[in-house]
Amino acid sequence: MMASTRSLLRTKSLISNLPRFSSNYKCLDVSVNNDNNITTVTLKRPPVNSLNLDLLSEISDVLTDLKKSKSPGMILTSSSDKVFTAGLDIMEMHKPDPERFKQFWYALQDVWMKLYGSPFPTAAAINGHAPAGGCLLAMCCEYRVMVQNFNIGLNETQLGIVAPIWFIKTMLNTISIRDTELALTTGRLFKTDEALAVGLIDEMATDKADALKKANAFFERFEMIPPIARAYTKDSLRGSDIEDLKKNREKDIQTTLSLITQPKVQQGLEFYLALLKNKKESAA
Ligand SMILES: CCCCCCCCCC/C=C/CC(=O)SCCNC(=O)CCNC(=O)[C@H](O)C(C)(C)COP(=O)(O)OP(=O)(O)OC[C@H]1O[C@@H](n2cnc3c(N)ncnc32)[C@H](O)[C@@H]1OP(=O)(O)O
Repeated sequence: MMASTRSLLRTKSLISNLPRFSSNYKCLDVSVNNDNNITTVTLKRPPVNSLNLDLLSEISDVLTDLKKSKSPGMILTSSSDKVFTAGLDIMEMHKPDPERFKQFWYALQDVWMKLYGSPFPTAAAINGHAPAGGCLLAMCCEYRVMVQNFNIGLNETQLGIVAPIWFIKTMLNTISIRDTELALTTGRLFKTDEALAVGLIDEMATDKADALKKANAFFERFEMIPPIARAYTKDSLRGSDIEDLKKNREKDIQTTLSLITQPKVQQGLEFYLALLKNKKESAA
């Protein structure tokens, strides 16, 4: 195809498919890059972007909008200069109200299914720590660029909890079975350079601007690839994991609720919360 025809087609698709975003997001900034029409979704829930029901619901909504508008791609990043996201909001799991917990877990499942299975390409510009649920969101994306000197990993066992099977499958889609087993059983958090060595991230960056530049460059790889061929291929690789959760969705919610409310698990969470608070006190 001639370059001029390509650019005409691109311009036409930009005009007809311009995504329309709600300006009502409280915990997200959503912006579209005029040069390539890639949407950057910035998590903005201080202090640590912990994923509570509100934030998860907004992420779910923005993913629906992007799919509807046939977006050419999305970058996920954070407004914080040291935390991408601290993972699930522990307060949603500590002494939970059962009905609220079910909604919370349902929203998390929604986000996972939409992000892991998105027809459009996705990249994470990881500009801070990404433990547990933060690592999950990053792994759902197809490409990860991470700023140096931060941590990423599924550290659930350190909290006395267990990463659900669909978290595990997401890691297995990213790094080897052997590395997944070692990482999960020990609750390992990888430093940026260690994450690169094991393939948990694809590129390192010096700072957020560099991470965004590298993440934007990832989408150039798809300029000559028909989106439908891309989307079918991604679905062939990831679709069965999503179908498994769809089939077991209710059971997954019930099992998680009954495990999380066990006294031993609650004690573990309390202990972990106290550690987080003490860290602050001993630093002061
Ligand atoms: C045996 C069977 C069990 C089965 C159980 C069922 C299965 C359930 C699966 C559940 C899966 C869960 C996945 C998760 O995501 S769990 C969350 C894991 N997250 C973490 O471990 C991260 C904890 N946070 C940190 O390590 C650090 O905060 C940070 C991200 C490195 C940032 O450090 P920084 O120094 O900048 O900030 P502070 O530590 O001072 O934190 C600022 C305040 O934010 C509060 N905080 C931190 N993380 C969370 C969180 N995840 N949820 C809620 N609140 C959080 C922290 O306490 C500070 O609060 P304060 O200002 O009030 O003191």
